[in-house]
Amino acid sequence: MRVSRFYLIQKTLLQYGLDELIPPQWQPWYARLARRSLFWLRNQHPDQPVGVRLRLALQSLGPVWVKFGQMLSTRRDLFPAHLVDELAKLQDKVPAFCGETAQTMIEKALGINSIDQLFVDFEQTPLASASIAQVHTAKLILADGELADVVIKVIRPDVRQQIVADLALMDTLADVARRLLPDGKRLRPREVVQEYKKTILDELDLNREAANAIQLRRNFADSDSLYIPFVYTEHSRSNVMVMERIYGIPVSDIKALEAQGTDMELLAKRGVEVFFTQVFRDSFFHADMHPGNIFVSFETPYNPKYIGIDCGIVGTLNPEDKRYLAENFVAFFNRDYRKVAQLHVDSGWVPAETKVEEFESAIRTVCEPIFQKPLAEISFGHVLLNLFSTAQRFNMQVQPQLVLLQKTLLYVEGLGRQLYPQLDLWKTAKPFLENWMQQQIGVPAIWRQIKENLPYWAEKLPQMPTLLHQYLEQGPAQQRQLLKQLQQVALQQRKTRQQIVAATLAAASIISASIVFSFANPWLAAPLLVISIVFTLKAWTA
Ligand SMILES: Nc1ncnc2c1ncn2[C@@H]1O[C@H](COP(=O)(O)OP(=O)(O)OP(=O)(O)O)[C@@H](O)[C@H]1O
Repeated sequence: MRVSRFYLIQKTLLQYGLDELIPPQWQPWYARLARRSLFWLRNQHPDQPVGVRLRLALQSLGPVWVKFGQMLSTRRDLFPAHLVDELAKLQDKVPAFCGETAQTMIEKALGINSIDQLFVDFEQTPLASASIAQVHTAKLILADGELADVVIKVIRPDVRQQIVADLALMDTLADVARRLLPDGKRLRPREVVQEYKKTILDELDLNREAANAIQLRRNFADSDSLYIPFVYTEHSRSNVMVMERIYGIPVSDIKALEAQGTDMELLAKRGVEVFFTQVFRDSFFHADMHPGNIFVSFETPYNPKYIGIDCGIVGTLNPEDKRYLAENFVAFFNRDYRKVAQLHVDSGWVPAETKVEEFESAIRTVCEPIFQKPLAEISFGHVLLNLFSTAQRFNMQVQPQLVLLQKTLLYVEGLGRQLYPQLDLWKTAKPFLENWMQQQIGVPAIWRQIKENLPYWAEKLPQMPTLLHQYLEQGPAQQRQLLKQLQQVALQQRKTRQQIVAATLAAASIISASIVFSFANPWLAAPLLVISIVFTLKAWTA
C-alpha cells in the first residue's frame, strides 16, 4: 500500500511538472537519473503556471494534502506570493460517507444498541461533510424527556490510518526537499510537516475539540458578542461529538445580514474586539476562524452576536509573548523601530547576539512603506507578517503560536473589512492594547504578580542546584548567557522581596491610619498616611 501510494504521489508530482521547483543545477546526478528513468511521466499541464499546478496536484492527492496546502498558504514568511495565493484557493470539498455507517459508528461509540435510545429524528443525510468529519442533525432526548436540537459530528471511518500513512510519506518527501531545494535549509520542510502533523492529528480527537469549545463558551458566558454552542460531553467521545444545533446566518452572506438590518459597523468592530479579548484577556483564541465556522445570530440584529463553531484548533499565548506582542504593536504604530528590534531580542524571538542596529534598519526598510497608507487601512496581520519575515533573516525561530495568531488576525481583518470596509482596525484595537498594558503596571498588577510569582519561585528554588551544575558544564558562551539569566533571576527575587515588604508596610500603615483617624485624633493619621504613600511608591518602583 505504502509503495503504491508513494508511486502515485511521485506520479502526480511529476505529471504536474513540480520537479521544476528544483532547478537542474541543484539536482544531484542520481536525482536527474531517477527523473529520466521515469520518462513516461511527463508534465501534462505545461501551459499552467507552477502555482496552479501545485494546487491542482495537491487537490488530486486528496484531503490530507489539501489541508497541508491550506496550512502552507498561511506561511507567507516562507514561500513566494504567487505560490501562496494559489494555495489559498484550496477547498476541501469531499463527498459524504454513508449515513448508515455514521449511525453505526455513533451507536458503537456511545455504547447503545440503537440510535433511538438517545436520539429522535436522526438524519442520515449529513448536514455537512468535510475531509475529516461529517455532521448529522438529530434531536437528543434529555433526562427530563424534553428534546434538544443537536448536531452530531462523526470522524470519517479509517481516516486516521490514511492520514498517518500519508504523513509518513510527507516526512520522506520533506527530507528530500530539504536536501534538494535551493532554499531547503531555510524552509525547514521537516519542521513544517511536524507542525502540520500535530494540527491534523489534534483535529482527529473530538474530545479535544469538545474541551476547547467548553473553555471558550465559559470565557464568553456573559458576552453580547460571541456565543459558543453547548457540548453534551456525556454523549461525546474521541470520534463522536454531540452539541447544540445553532441557527444563524453564515458571516460571509453579507446580503442576508444586510437584509435583516444588521448593524454592520458594530458587527465588524465586535469581530476585532472578540479576537483581541481572546488573545489579551484569555490567552486562548479560536484559531480556525474561516467564514464556514462563523455565523451571526438571527436575534437582535441591532446588537449583533457571533456564533462560533469548530473549536478544533485553538492558539494559546504565554504572558511574555502577550506582553511583547502588545508592546510590538504599540512600538510599531509609534514607528519606534529600535524598540521593535529590542523587543524581539529581549523576548528571545531572535538570538541574543543579534545586532540591534542592523535589525532595526531592516525592520524600518520593510515596515516604513506600510505607513504610506492611511492608518485606517493598515493591516495588523501584514504588519506581523513583515516583522516575522524580517526577523527570520535574523534567525528568528518559527514560533508556531505566533504564526497561528498572525493567520487568525488576517482572517479577522479580512472578515471585518468585508463586513464594514471603513473599519479602522487600529482605532478598534488600540484601547484593548492600552488597557491591557495599563493593567500590567500599577499596584494591583504588582500584587497580582507577587501572588502569581510565589508558587513559581517555590517551584524553581529547588532546581537551582541543577541549574548551577548545568552552568558549570556549559561552554563559556552559554555560561555567560546563563550567568546573565541567573543575575536576572536574583534581581527579580530581590525586587519581589522588596515589593512584598514595602507593600505589606504600606498596607499596615493605611490600616493604622484609618484606625487612628476613626478612633483618635484625625491629625495623628496624617504622618501614617504619608508613610503609607512612601511605601506604596517604594513597592511600585522596586
Ligand atoms: N452546532 C452546529 N449547529 C449547526 N450547524 C453546525 C454545527 N456545527 C457544525 N455545523 C455545520 O457543519 C459544518 C461543518 O462543521 P465543522 O466546521 O465543525 O466540521 P469540520 O469537519 O471541522 O469542517 P472544516 O474542517 O472544513 O471546518 C459547518 O460549516 C456547519 O454548516
